[in-house]
Formats: sequence, structure tokens, C-alpha cells
Amino acid sequence: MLSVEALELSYGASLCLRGVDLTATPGQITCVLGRNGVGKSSLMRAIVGLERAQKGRITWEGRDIGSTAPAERARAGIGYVPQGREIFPFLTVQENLETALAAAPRGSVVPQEIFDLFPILRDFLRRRGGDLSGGQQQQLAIGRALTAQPRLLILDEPTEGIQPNVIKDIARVIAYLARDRGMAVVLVEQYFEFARDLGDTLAIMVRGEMALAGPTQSLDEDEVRKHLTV
Ligand SMILES: Nc1ncnc2c1ncn2[C@@H]1O[C@H](COP(=O)(O)OP(=O)(O)OP(=O)(O)O)[C@@H](O)[C@H]1O
Repeated sequence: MLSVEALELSYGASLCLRGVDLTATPGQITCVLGRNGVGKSSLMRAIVGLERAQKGRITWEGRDIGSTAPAERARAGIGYVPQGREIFPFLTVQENLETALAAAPRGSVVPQEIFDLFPILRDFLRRRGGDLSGGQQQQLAIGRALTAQPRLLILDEPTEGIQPNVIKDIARVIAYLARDRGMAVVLVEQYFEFARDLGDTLAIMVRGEMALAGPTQSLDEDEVRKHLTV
């Protein structure tokens, strides 16, 4: 289980996360929602170690990981699909996937299952990352994170700028990873409907704080939407 408690993060003098709590449980999808700039990506970056929180605790599988390096968190089973995908444009699909092997158990190869989940990656194995469409790059970014065989998968706005048919594929894969593979999933989303349909738990951020959180069915839809509309 992932547990984030009272996390505080500042950029210079500006306080971005103001005591944020979040949990993610194996087999469950936790969706983090909020308007632009409320601190969703900063929270994800703090969990994976790309930002250092000034206060609070991050524990994963019972271990305090708050001061460990990003590579160590990746080896501890935390996978990350960053906002904007961050595909290596001059590496092939195969090479992009292989970059994640450094975080995989010793002796691992790229799991074949990734190509069953995203057949397009098999077809385009030798194509350069930069030559893929946005939706294909997103599938590659998820495939790359899965190559490290994570037990927690963090996805930062995987549907941003993606066509509806690919969004459906991505939703199907995320649901499969949580329900059938028992992965803990944290999904950052802008779109309420996508989060509601997929999320077991919703956590809604407003200006660096968790305004509302709980099992999806227990939350009042109007109140959630109130925090998301500008
Ligand atoms: N590296 C940084 N240095 C300074 N300020 C930053 C940095 N990264 C983010 N911020 C600021 O912190 C706040 C939260 O940004 P963040 O990207 O975490 O929000 P977000 O909810 O993910 O937004 P979006 O939906 O637009 O991605 C914003 O005001 C942003 O400008």
C-alpha cells in the first residue's frame, strides 16, 4: 500500500502542496482530480522522488521512501507514466521499452504481455518513438512503465490530447492491471467521467489541498463537479 501523509512541497516561497494525504491499495484505482495548477503533477512527482517534499511522509509497502532517490523507488516497484509521456524520440519503440529494464528485477526482458495489451507496439517495434502518434506514444509510455514490473502504477493524465478510441484501450488496460493483476493504480485525470467510471476512490484537489476524498459511490457528484469547474 502507498500512504502519503501531510505532504508539504514548496517551489521557492510558493507553497504548492499544503498537507496532502493520499492512499493507494493493491487491486484498486485511485483517481486524483482537480483543475489546472492545483498541484496534481507535483504530488505525483513527489511520490516518485522527482520533487523533494519539505514535510510529511511517503510510505510504500510499509517502508518510508521519502528520502530515497527516484531510481530506488522505481526498483521498489513504483512505476510512473509522466504527463506529456516523455518518450525518447530518437530511440525505437524496443529501445524505449528497454530503458525501463534498469528498474526491473535482475535478468528481466521486456514482458511479452505488453504487446498483448498494446499490439501496436509489436507492429512498430523498430519505429522511432518520435514518429508515433500521440496515442501510440501514450501506449508506449505505459508499456515502458510496465516493463519494470511495478506493483504501483502512477499515471499523470494519460488521456490528455488522445483520441477517444485510444482512450478506451487505455481505460481497458488500466482496469485489467488493477482488477486482474492486483496492481495499485493512481490515476491523475482532468475528465470527471473517465475518473468516475474507472476509479474505486476519488481524491479531489483544490489549491494544494485534498478538498474531498472517498469511495466513488460515496461522493456527491454535484459537489465533486463544483470543485472541478472553473
Ligand atoms: N518546477 C516548478 N517550479 C515552480 N513552480 C512550479 C513548478 N512545477 C509546478 N509549479 C507550480 O506549482 C503549481 C502546481 O503545478 P502542478 O503542475 O503540480 O499542477 P497540476 O494540478 O498538475 O496542473 P496541470 O493539470 O496543469 O498539470 C502551479 O502553480 C505551477 O505553476
